[in-house]
Amino acid sequence: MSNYFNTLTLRQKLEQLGQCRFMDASEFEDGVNALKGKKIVIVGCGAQGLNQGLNMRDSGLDISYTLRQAAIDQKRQSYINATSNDFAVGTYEEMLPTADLIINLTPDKQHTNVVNAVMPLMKKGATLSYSHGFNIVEEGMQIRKDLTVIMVAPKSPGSEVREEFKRGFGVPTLTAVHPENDPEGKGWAQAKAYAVATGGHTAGVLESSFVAEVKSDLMGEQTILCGLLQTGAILSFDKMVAEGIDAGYAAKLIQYGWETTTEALKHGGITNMMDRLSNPAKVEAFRLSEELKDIMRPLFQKHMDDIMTGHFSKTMMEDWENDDINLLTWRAATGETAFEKQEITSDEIPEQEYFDHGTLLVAFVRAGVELAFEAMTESGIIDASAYYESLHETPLIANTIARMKLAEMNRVISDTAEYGCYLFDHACKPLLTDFMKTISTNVIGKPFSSENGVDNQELIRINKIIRNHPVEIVGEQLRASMTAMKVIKSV
Ligand SMILES: NC(=O)C1=CN([C@@H]2O[C@H](COP(=O)(O)OP(=O)(O)OC[C@H]3O[C@@H](n4cnc5c(N)ncnc54)[C@H](OP(=O)(O)O)[C@@H]3O)[C@@H](O)[C@H]2O)C=CC1
Ligand SMILES: CC[C@](O)(C(C)=O)C(=O)O
Ligand SMILES: [Mg+2]
Ligand SMILES: [Mg+2]
Repeated sequence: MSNYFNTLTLRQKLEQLGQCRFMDASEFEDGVNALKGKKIVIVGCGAQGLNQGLNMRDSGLDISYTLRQAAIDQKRQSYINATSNDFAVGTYEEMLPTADLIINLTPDKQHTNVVNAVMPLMKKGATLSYSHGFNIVEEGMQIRKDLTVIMVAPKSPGSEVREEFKRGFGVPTLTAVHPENDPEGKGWAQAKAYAVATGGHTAGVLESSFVAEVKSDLMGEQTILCGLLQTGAILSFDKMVAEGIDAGYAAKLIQYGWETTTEALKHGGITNMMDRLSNPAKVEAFRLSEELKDIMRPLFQKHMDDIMTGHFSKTMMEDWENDDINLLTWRAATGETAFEKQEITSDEIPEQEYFDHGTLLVAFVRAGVELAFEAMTESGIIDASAYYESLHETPLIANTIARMKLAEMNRVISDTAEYGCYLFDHACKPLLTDFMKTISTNVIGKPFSSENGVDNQELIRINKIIRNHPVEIVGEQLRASMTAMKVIKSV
């Protein structure tokens, strides 16, 4: 097998990267009908498997699970997840031969093994689905020609796929049909019905390609979504403690600070998030974020380049072959950070205080969202897709940090995302050493105070720059169609 993307001509690469159509609500009028009465079997019952399955069953579809024999025999967590929610569970031999749609929700590392085991048991003309296209695009997996291959990729952690659905909303979802595997022309109808069943159509669905999903998903998760939130959390916490802020307060300010500040981002973009600061603090956050953008731009561009060339996937697959030594070492090191180990104060922090004492957090978010969006769109990824992978998903990841800090984020995201997160974090921290020396509690831990007033002309100029960034332009259009977005209350 060889990297599918690298076998394409430049023209084909650009065509698939640029494939992205925002689907109109009227296109979902058929609801889940294309999958109604079909036997749907999910392989794996982890972060995505369980939560997608729960939503699809609530939407009236026939969902059951297949797990590897050892998971059933040992009653592992995946078995408990499925059976405690009253789903039927069986072996591959019991469940697969009669299935119409098989959804592969095992970790990316396992896809080649799993698909090789599953494929011979699939009936002629069945459909195989993924929620991330790594196996097809980066590993070049070849699928039997009578099978339809689709992708329905929620732009969100599995936990939030369920939480948003329960709130009557959904998460933006990217759909695709593999051009090499659509023998009966039914792929798009099934992908649409599947997106409705998970609730994705209420937030926005893109008709896209496997290639565009993989390259944008890897970029988002490594940089702004997980990598930068991890780096920013650790550096900000360490700085506050070194400057004498109570450690329990500092830990709480970070743990819930990402969630509270990015909740403002979710509803009104960078403009609204920055507007939550006082004018003097906004001017300072803007200055800091411009500096951060200059320092981190080469790193964001390197991640995008390495993802495009296949260098990233090659090195991660080498780690797979090496018993995940880097992933496991980095995971253990994250668990040992002072931020992770610090108990948080039980004192309440009012919602506005997260902004007033978190100028630096806001600067990190603005810099990271804009840099990720810029790197993606410069590489041929369409703005709507880049928006979901940068701005829209950041609050959904921040929700996971609010639950149990970085350990929870790294548990809930895929192993692929976790690997990329650590890779970014380890490269980014040293880059920010000098920058962090210039930071004081004036921008993290305490309210911003300035001896100088605000220059009105400067404020007008800054507001214009923030509001006219392309991520804000596309964001305003996309948010206009998210009619059911719900507010999350801060702690
Ligand atoms: N995590 C997320 O939120 C997101 C994930 N995705 C994608 O969704 C897919 C699933 O990821 P995620 O939900 O994180 O996965 P998890 O690690 O949470 O779950 C994996 C499931 O697969 C099972 N499994 C693991 N190895 C094997 C194997 N060799 N054979 C059969 N079953 C196996 C596990 O059960 P057991 O070990 O008990 O057998 C478990 O039930 C990936 O493609 C990922 O990129 C997409 C969007 C977001
Ligand atoms: C952000 C990480 C992700 O891509 C996701 C939750 O969307 C993943 O792979 O987990
Ligand atoms: Mg993702
Ligand atoms: Mg991912």
